Amino acid sequence: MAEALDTEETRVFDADVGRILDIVAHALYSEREVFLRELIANAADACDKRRFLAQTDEALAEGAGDPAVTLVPDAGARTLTVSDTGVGMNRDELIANLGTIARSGTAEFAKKLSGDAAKDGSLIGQFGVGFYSAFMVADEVVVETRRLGEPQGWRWTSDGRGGYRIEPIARDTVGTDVILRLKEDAAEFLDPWRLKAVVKRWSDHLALPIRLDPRKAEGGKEDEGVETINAAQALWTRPKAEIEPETYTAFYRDISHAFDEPWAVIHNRNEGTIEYTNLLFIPTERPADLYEPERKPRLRLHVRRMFITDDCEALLPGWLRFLRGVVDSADLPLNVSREMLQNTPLLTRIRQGLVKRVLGELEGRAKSDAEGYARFWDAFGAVVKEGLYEDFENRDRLLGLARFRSTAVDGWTSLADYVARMKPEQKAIYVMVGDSVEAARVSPQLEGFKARGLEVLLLGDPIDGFWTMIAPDFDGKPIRAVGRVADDELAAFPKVDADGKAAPETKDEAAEGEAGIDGAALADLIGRALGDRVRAVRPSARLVDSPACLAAGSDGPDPALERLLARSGRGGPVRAPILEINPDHALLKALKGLAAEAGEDAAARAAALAEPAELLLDQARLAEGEAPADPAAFARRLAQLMTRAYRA
Ligand SMILES: Nc1ncnc2c1ncn2[C@@H]1O[C@H](COP(=O)(O)OP(=O)(O)OP(=O)(O)O)[C@@H](O)[C@H]1O
Repeated sequence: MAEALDTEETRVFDADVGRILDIVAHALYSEREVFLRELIANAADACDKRRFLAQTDEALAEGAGDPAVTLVPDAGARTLTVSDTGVGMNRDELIANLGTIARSGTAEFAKKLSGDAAKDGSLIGQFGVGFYSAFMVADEVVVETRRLGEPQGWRWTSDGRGGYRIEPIARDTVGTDVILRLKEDAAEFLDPWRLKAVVKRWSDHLALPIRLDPRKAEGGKEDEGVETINAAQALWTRPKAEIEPETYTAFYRDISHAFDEPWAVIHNRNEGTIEYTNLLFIPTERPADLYEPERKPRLRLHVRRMFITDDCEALLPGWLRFLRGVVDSADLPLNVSREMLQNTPLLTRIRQGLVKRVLGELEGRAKSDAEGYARFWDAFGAVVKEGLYEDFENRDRLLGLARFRSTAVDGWTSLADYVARMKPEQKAIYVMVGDSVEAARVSPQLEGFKARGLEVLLLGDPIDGFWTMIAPDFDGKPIRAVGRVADDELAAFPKVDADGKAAPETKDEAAEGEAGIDGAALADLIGRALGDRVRAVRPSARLVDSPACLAAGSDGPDPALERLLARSGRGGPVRAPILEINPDHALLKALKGLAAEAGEDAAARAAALAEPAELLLDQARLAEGEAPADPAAFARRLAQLMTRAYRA
């Protein structure tokens, strides 16, 4: 075996590699300059790996001081070489890395291809098939490499059609040369200007120097110097004015493994008591880990440009965890410990500074770019609202930034706009918390508000039950859940018709005490019939078209929150609900008659209401999107009722 290792050998690609090569070489033709981005990214990774190994093992420190990538176009040989001083590969690594697809399945990659070359180009990086993009421009790719700490060099050669050859070579230096024998129609990549433009576009954000050796290029001269063609400086340390938007985008995508454009870039150098630089990105699209239970922020912390960690919870509050980017401070020690990362006052101050910056940016954008802000709120509003619950210090600013659905307007509305639309005599901001905005919108609890022309904000995110429980004020007005609005507060507003004019009272005075039973007495009888399945039964001004609804008590969480807590296994058992009835509803009037027929005795009257009271409670639950307490019993009662109705 040992002998075979030193000799030339021809091997076939994994089946997956063959397919990828085919796709990459043909489908992505118009964006083929991305091959250079991919090869440079691999070279940069290899340099990082080498630096890391050299730090941890002194024996490997040889030559690690000069990490760089050099592009060598050779017009005579029609080759472009991408050469790096990285960690290199040995024979096994060549076979494993360049002969198989290690990471994700080809089938998935092929499925995601859209036919849009620009989009598909970004997929190449996403699926870890970067190296193979070299075959978009090359008939043959040769990789010459020597692994750090090993004496033997290796050459890997392939035309990208089925297999590759691998052989030992003598090589003085550690690192890798990827030599591309360019296709007929890819001569543009021999032109130094073209190479510079591609590097500027895709790789300018890399701190690693990317050099160009023009001596063998068309018209190149022997005495020409090798020049560095990227900024070769950590992006956040460069002046804002010099950075192109697409360089920011490339950096954002690189560090966050995302493929969208950042919606906002917040880049500042902060001087004063603590010195730090922040380069923060607000994504356009939700990152995949947004709703992970750890709610961990993912900012990268650097100390004087050295990467320290991307797992530092103290750097951002959980409700800003969708931010991506870098914070670099000169005031932390390089060997900063884990404990220190948890609770140094320095980090607390940086966090406060970052939060202020982000809030300021959001406030500015909410004013200047309402459409973009609405999209931002669609994506991240549910997370930002967590701050209403847990960030007391910034609650007022967050209430100003929050947007809501409403019974009065389409799209998002702010609290300030709500307040401007409030009725003169209205004292509170009314909100309805449901399991979703749509569930809230159709809740019977809103009927009395709609009938009085009172606007209600519709909340449907899980977090809404929590922060509304604190009932914060906005602009001096309490935010009040409709379930907690007292009957007389609501009844004080006159009913209005569709045009907002006072509507004639429709209350049927004669029916009020029908059969000698008024609303309160009926509520009492229904309460007796339901026993401990309800906390209370009471008549309500909240209802117009529906016979009954569930209501929140003046204490404890909203019913929607109670249900959420119960579903997630937190919180106590769900308390028995409060049932509110609409004594003016024809059904309730009929029940008064039914009770009266049972005689004068309250117990007999309650017994007569036993079945309809159960149905009333269950249909109130259903209207809130909840299941009846005993679905089988509900179905049975409903079937009996229907039988009677249809037989008659
Ligand atoms: N210049 C290089 N030096 C050392 N190793 C390399 C070099 N180029 C490629 N490799 C190795 O080959 C592997 C495969 O490279 P490829 O570009 O196909 O995917 P990737 O780099 O793993 O994924 P991605 O492109 O998403 O970063 C790399 O992970 C790396 O281990």
